[in-house]
Formats: sequence, structure tokens, C-alpha cells
Amino acid sequence: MTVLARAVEASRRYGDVLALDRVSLDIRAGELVGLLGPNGAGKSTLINLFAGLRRPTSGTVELLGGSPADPVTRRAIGVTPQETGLPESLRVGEIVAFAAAHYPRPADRDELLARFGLDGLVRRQVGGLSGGQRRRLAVALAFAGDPRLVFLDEPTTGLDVEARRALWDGVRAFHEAGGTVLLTSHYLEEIEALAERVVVVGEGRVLADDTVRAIRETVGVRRVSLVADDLPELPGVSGVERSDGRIHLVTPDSDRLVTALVLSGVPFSGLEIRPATLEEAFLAITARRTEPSDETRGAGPSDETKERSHA
Ligand SMILES: Nc1ncnc2c1ncn2[C@@H]1O[C@H](COP(=O)(O)OP(=O)(O)OP(=O)(O)O)[C@@H](O)[C@H]1O
Repeated sequence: MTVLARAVEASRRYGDVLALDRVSLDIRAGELVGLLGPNGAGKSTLINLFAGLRRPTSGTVELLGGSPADPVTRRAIGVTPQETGLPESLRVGEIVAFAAAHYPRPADRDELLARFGLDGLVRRQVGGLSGGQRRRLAVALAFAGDPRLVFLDEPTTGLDVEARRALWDGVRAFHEAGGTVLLTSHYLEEIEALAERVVVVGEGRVLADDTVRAIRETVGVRRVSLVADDLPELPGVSGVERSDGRIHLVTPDSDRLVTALVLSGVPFSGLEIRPATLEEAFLAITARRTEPSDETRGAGPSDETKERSHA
């Protein structure tokens, strides 16, 4: 399948901060890929490299077989950054016409607005739009040039449920017609609603690249929290943290862990079990990637685990 965007060992540094660390990734024609990661993971930086807004410090990035810095190549893509400031006094129709005028084969204005639930607002000034309507307009503009590939950086931030659905419908319609999309989100649920493939990034690195289903299973870990002086070796612990006088264990199998804990006879109290947050799951994925096995390692936190768990 044709590769539309490719990063090979791409790194990006901002002063002392290594925002991307040797990332290799292919986005193929017709894919809808979700880029999932916590704040500061490097998602926007990666989109900026693909869209030609920044250059990698090392490694290479290709867009449609050419350089992302080439304006002709960039005409075949659409981008909605995280923050967009649209002129308040312009009308919706004028803004769409302005964006479309930059492209040889612009999308039909009314069709574009209808696709994002903005029909009937052609003559409305941007200053008179609701927050959700503005965000949808900003996302719609990424599609104004009838692009082959669209990058959406947290497209639904700040949208209510209805506006989010309208936006998802617009993105889906583009994808169903053969379009390719890379979108970022903090939420697996959002990516699950749209994408087939999810790339998990953390601390500038690709931690996982798989189907949504496989990632859901991986991050479907639980957090077992308790008070104890010390713990024996326990099975299936993929992250340990001590805070507020409690021990927190991240595990894919809380039943097995608690059974082993009880059988060990070690005194404990205040047992709580809840689904892990995405951040906790990321820590678990990171730990699993860098350690040989989590099957036999006990819960008595090694210094290394402790350090990472507090990172
Ligand atoms: N222009 C910049 N100058 C300095 N540091 C930057 C710059 N842009 C990003 N960074 C840093 O690079 C790292 C990655 O940032 P990036 O915005 O790519 O992450 P992100 O995953 O998009 O985060 P968020 O979900 O919060 O948008 C962060 O530590 C950030 O502070």
C-alpha cells in the first residue's frame, strides 16, 4: 500500500528537551490512524514534522514521497493545529472561500459545511459562532483543498457530545471516501470511535503501534492499591508506586494478584481496585517494553521500577 507519510528515526529537540526520540512510522493511503499519548508525549511535534512546520533535528521525514518543506507537496494535505485563531469579523463562507482559493481542486463549500454540521451558517460572522462551531469550522478548513491526507491535532477538545459526534461524522465521511487521516487525542475512547490503528507515544517514543482492540487490551490494566509494610513477590505486576503511605500496583490481572497476596499471608489493609488511567497504563507499557518479563518479577519494587514509576 502506498505510504503517504513516513518518519525514519526522526528526532526533534527543543533546546534541552528531546520532544521526539528516533521515531519511525508509516502512514499508508486509506488509513485512519490515532496518535494517543499524554501531555508532552510529542504528538504535536510529530504532526508538525509531517506537515512541514518543523524540521527533524536528526532522521528523515517524507510526505507523499517528497519533502514536507515543499509547498507543492503540502498542497495535498490538510492540517488543523491544536490552537486556531480565526478572524472574528469574517463570515464563515468568506473564510472557507479564502482557504479554498489556495488549492487547485477545492472542495465544494456547501458540501464541506454540511459535512461538519455547519450548514445554514455561511453568512454568520466567526465572532457569532459558538466555541463548538468554531472548532468544527477550523477542522472543516483542513478539508477545503480536497486533500489526500489530513492531520488533526486534538480536533474535539472543548466540544460537547453533539458537536463531537458531528465532527466525527465529517472525519468518517472523508475516510470512507478514501481519505487518509492522522489524528491525536488523549483519549482512547475518541480514537476507538474513529480509528482502526492506534500509535501510542510517550516521552517522545512510539510505545505501541497496533489495532485499537489490541491496545485496549494492553491498557485495560487495573490499579491495586493497599496499605502494607512490605510485599512479597507477586505475579503480573507491571508498575509499582508508593505514595501517601500506600502501595499502588499496576497489573493486567488483578484477580490473580489479589489471590496471591491473600495466599502469601502478608498483613495488609485498605485494599482498593480500579481501572488504571491512561497515564498509569502508559507507565505499564513503558515498564513492559524495557524489562525482560513481568510474569515472574515480584512486587517488591526494584530501585529501577520505583524510579520509573515516579517519573
Ligand atoms: N516550541 C517549543 N519549544 C520548546 N519546547 C517545546 C516546543 N514545542 C514542544 N516542546 C516540548 O516538547 C515536548 C513534546 O511536546 P508536544 O507538544 O509535541 O507534545 P504533545 O504530545 O502534543 O502534548 P499535548 O498533548 O499537551 O499537546 C514537551 O516537553 C514540550 O514542552
